[in-house]
Amino acid sequence: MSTQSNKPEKSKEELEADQQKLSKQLLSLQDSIVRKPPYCYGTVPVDVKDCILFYGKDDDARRINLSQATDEQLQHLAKTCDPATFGVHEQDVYDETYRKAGKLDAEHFSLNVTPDHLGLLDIVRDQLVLVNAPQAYIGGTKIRAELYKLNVYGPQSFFKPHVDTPRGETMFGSLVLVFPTSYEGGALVLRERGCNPAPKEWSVDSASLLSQTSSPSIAYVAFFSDVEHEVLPVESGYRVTITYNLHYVSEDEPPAVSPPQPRLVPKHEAAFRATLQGLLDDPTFLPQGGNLLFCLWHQYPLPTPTEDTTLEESRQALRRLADRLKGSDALVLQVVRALGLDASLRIVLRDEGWIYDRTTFVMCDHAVRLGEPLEFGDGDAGNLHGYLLQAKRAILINGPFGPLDKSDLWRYGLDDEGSSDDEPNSDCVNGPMEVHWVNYLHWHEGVDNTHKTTYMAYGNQASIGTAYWRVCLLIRVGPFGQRATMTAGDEHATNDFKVVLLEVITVVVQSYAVY
Ligand SMILES: O=C(O)CCC(=O)C(=O)O
Ligand SMILES: [Fe+2]
Repeated sequence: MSTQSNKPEKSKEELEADQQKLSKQLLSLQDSIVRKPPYCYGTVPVDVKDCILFYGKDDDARRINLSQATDEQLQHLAKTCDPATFGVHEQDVYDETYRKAGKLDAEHFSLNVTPDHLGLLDIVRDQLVLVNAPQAYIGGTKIRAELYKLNVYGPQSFFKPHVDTPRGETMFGSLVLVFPTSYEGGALVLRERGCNPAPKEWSVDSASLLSQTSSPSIAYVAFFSDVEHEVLPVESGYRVTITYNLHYVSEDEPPAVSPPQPRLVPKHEAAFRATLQGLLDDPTFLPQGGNLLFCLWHQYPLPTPTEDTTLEESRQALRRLADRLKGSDALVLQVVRALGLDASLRIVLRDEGWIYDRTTFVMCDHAVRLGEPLEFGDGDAGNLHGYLLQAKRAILINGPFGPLDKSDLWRYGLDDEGSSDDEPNSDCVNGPMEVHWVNYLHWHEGVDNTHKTTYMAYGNQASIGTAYWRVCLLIRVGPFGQRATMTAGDEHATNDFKVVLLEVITVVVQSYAVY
């Protein structure tokens, strides 16, 4: 397959000028994305009876009204709790230097009210899920809150930075209710992970919020659960919280509450849409077309494949995620598809290249199991990217800081010698693919998908078959004048194994069918 063009070769200076211009254009696209804080908070007035909690681990349950609790009653509640553990690398551990608090599992307590009754699901939907989402989402997103745990933080108790372990593919957030007991300190601090330059930080001081209310109230904080957070030390008194996992309700699940009414939400897509449209109308922007690789802002739970998971099941899981993107990520997908561009989700993996002393990026259309111990095999497959390219149908791509060095291709078993006369077979052509990275700097070192970082992040529970992944959006842009790439009626079907890449040698490599 020939990709040679008859145009005169550009000089080195011209190529550099083109590259600089493209970098500026991609930066303008990235800067046009409006991002709202990944959390919402406030207080809701409640009836005194809404603060009644029943708890106990045997038949003698106790009753406590958390809006009028005495120190003695709170001490009893604290004593009934178990020491709170947290998850590291697929194991629950107890470590008081990381998390000092008491917890009760859901079967050991009962509260009179639920987040639905308090009107919190509507608030979370409006103020967290929809606030940054594209117009098309409005009226469409149903959510539910799953009771998780009760936490009691006595004096000097805290929970250091962690992300909440994803409990299933549909989980997108966490909701914390804070009861009106008397305490000081214990602010919940949320922090963007790995963002460049300085990560943003937000703090919710529920003790202060509750002290400003004139009638009994409960404070709430809801946040996207891939956002790092910590509970600062409680200085005095007892801070009592109940946590919930927030899930999207899938279409086939019966709604727990009546469907929410469509609401008016400000439109944030205008700036991004106008910038992207401007670039597509600009003949100097990717004149021959190309592939944009958009690093998504949030991280997403995907089922960890087991030995029994088929390749198709893993692909479907990543495809389904397109309907559950959060905030500005949803907006980007919505806008690029509305402009006729083919866009689909991909997992990019970085291999530190301890064999060849270089970093390699490969792209998959599904999540792969990277748990340890990892048997990569021998020979060419004796390293992570070799394993992914050969066994997982990954595609070799250039890294974020420049094109692939073509003289390097032999290292990956991909050079322009050999089988290039053969018709590419859609099953076994695996790159290299040239991509233009957008937003990579937000994925600072150590937070992209290496086998260490994906599984070793601190969670609030040991991982249970679902892990957070950094996910990319692969967007195909056609040449100037014919920008649209989306196949009519099939917005999910990007088959980039068949994409003929400009100025990139397409070769056939041997692919071993091991899933
Ligand atoms: O109690 C809180 O405010 C937060 C608790 C928390 O982050 C957790 O249980 O994962
Ligand atoms: Fe947490």
